[in-house]
Amino acid sequence: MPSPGSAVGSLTPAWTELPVALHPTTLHTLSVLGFERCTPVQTATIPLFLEHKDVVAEAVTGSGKTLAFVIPILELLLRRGTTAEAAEAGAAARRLGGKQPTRHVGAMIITPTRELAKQIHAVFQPFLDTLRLPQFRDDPLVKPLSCQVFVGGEATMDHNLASIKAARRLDVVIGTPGRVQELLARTCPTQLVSLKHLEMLVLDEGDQLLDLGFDVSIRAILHWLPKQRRTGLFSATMTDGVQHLVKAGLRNPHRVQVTVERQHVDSATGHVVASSKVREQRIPTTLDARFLTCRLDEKLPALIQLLLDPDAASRDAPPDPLTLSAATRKTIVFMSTCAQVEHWGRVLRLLAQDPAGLTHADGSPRRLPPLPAGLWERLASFHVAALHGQLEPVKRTKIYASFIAHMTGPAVLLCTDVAARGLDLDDVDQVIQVDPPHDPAQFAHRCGRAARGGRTGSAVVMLTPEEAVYVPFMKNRGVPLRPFVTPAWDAWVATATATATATATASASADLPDPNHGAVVTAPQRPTAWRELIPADAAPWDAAAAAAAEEAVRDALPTDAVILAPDFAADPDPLATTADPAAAALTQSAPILGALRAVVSPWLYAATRTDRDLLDRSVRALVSWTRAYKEHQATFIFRLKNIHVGTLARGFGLIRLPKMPEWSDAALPATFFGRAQATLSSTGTGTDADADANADANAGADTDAQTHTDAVAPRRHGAKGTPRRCVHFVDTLRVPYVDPKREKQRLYNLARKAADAATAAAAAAAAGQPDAVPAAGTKRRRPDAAARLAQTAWSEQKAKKAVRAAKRTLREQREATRDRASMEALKEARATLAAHGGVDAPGAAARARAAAVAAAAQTMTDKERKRAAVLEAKEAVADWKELVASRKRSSGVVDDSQGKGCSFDGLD
Ligand SMILES: Nc1ncnc2c1ncn2[C@@H]1O[C@H](COP(=O)(O)OP(=O)(O)OP(=O)(O)O)[C@@H](O)[C@H]1O
Repeated sequence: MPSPGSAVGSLTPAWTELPVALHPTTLHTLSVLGFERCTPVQTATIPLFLEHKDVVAEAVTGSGKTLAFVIPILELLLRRGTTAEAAEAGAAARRLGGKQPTRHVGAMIITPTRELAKQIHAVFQPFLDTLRLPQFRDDPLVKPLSCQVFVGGEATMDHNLASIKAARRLDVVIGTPGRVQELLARTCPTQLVSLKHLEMLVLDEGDQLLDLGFDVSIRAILHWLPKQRRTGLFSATMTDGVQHLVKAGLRNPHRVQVTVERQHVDSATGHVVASSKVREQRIPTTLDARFLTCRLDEKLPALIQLLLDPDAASRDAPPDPLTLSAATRKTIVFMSTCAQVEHWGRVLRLLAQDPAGLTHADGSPRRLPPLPAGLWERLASFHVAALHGQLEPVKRTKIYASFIAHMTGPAVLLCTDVAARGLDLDDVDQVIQVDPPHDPAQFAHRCGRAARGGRTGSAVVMLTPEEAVYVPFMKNRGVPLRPFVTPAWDAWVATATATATATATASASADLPDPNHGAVVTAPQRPTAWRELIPADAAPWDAAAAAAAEEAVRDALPTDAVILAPDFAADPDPLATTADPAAAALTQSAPILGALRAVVSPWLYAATRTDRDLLDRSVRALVSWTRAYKEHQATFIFRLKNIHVGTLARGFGLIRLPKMPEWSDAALPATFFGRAQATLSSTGTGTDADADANADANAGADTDAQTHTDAVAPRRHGAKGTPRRCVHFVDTLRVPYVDPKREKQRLYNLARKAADAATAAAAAAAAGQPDAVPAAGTKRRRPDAAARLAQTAWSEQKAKKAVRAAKRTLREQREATRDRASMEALKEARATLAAHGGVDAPGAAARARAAAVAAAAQTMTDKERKRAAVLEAKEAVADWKELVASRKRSSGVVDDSQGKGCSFDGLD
């Protein structure tokens, strides 16, 4: 195995050449692992720790920082003799007394994620196993050390306590800040765990520990630790904030910063011609880091291309992608948000399915525009795993393990930054960043999942032309990026798509969607089946037929449900129109993804429109992407106002932007529908005004928001006699689920709503108020607050929260209304009493008052008011009883009816 030392071009010492001697068990394990020499960061830090110094170490990803603290910890624990052993003897004595012995922790490692904690535990394991080998048994320093992981989510605290009690010792604690803090709070006061003899504390990925807001937990942990200890802070990037941690936990720390030396080799002679020290380089030199300029809707095609052809950057001739070997490659793909990871994961899995086997919920074939022949078979060989922080911990562990264990073919892990730090998977060759990270410091960490331990690897980040300034920006931060130039796949895509189309046409005679337009849209449950108005032989964009259809559905479709089928071919090329000269220069190296985009975009659109689940997820993904985009720290590069909304929506398979404040002023560019407009004008069915308006719309494609709104919202602006520009409708409310169970439930809900509306209408008609309830079918759907909130929320968790909040508000509103009604009744009752002169009032009035007050008290939901109303009601009942009794006494007449009902339920 190549040494990470060689990766950075330094001649590093062998383990035995270190200024401090390592224990034979450590040397034995290192030789078994095949690690012959130290890496630079190990060379620098191991002696410092063993000389009782605190260390802040900053070294590029994959440079062996883990062993740089694991080895000193083991050495210190083996050397710590007398004090801890004496403590153990004391503990054993207490055990004899029936009390649990105290475990003396010797070292503690805090990491930001569970996966990283478990990985560090795995690094310890071979060293701990060696301590149990018979050949070292006679060594007086050797003892069976124990190391345990404590992370939130998977095991409960009780499980953790049980596992501590089950083990005889606890020498090393590895964990995430929250769980370790809780653990210490539970075990230190009871003396189950003692930190008195702690030798070393390590904060791995120290800068992130601070960034993620763990600093409170870390300070709480520091509170339990002895001052006399060694502390190490490790990361590939140190931020200013870490200075606070340094102050809090480290004493006169030594700063270790590993420099990267670059060697320039003459390609002709193969000799090193120059050598320059690049102190700030944050990525290993064995990493081929590149940027790929593409539009937002080219990211999916670009991802497909990168997955199928990971070596594209180093090839000159256009390949046949299906003959390329992605064999057992592993790729990690980073995205901004959890919703995006979920969405792209589903899309990739759908792309990898046999199109002939896709069906709707009722079992009928689900036709999608044909993709290049052989593509799905190729993608089907990929294992797709989607990992993000909102998954259940157990599921998250399972998914991660499945990615690690997959050895039988290529695998791709779609993830958020949850997998950006520290994870060491030696067979990851490629990292793709679909979105650049919010925090530029995270960039190097993401890239660093490839090219680890001296191996080679590649990293590609996708940037829009407007974001191209990111390249010099990252260069200044020690991450040089080269352009990604790839041979075009156009010829291959054209041929392979033609083959696929021919096959699909031969196997399915009817209804094959136009690959440019997704599909002709149907609204099967409309009272007027507008689709029937379009002659079967009409071209998809037949203006006259479409105009008739529009007329028919004009009032039937709710505004929210109207969207237009896009013209995928006519979108302007933002690469050609970019105003930024720096970006324009960079576009010259942009890959030509046009052909693949031209088939993938319509496919994605059709797939989204035929699966409600995918539609919901893509809306959520777009919303979350937008919100995340605003949060970029480099705001001067990532500006929402620079986003080309047409390509954004298309990138998510949508042709309409979700309602959200960020896009309230935006509308899809008119040219998104360019071909439809051109058809309308050229067929002569529109008026001259139509043609002019269309020409205007096209001319002002990217600037005139009002024109855009006209184009996308025809119902609002397309009253009779005015130009109409839309030809096809999609009723998003009608998009079905593919899952039969969910579809059945959806249809049932629709039917129930329709039945309720019909019953209400019939009841209103019978009561002689036919206008009170709108007739079924014409009732405009009031947007349901909960559903709306759920749709616009940018993560599933937030969606659930929004729904809960909306329901709570609704309940509170209902209660408030009821309380108001009760108060009204109460007031009326008081007025009645006042009008009739209090207890002297006639019996009927007293009874009415008591009844009203009691009723009000019973329905009241506000506790305070209810208590007051109940008191008042009891008083009223007492008055009434008193009145009845006095009447009986004075008249001598026993009138039973007067006394009846002198009590009301619910007043006790
Ligand atoms: N001395 C060594 N010789 C050879 N390989 C090594 C050596 N030390 C570590 N490695 C290997 O290098 C790889 C990267 O190590 P490690 O995970 O510790 O990197 P890191 O610097 O912590 O990276 P990151 O910053 O991403 O957390 C591992 O696969 C490890 O086994």
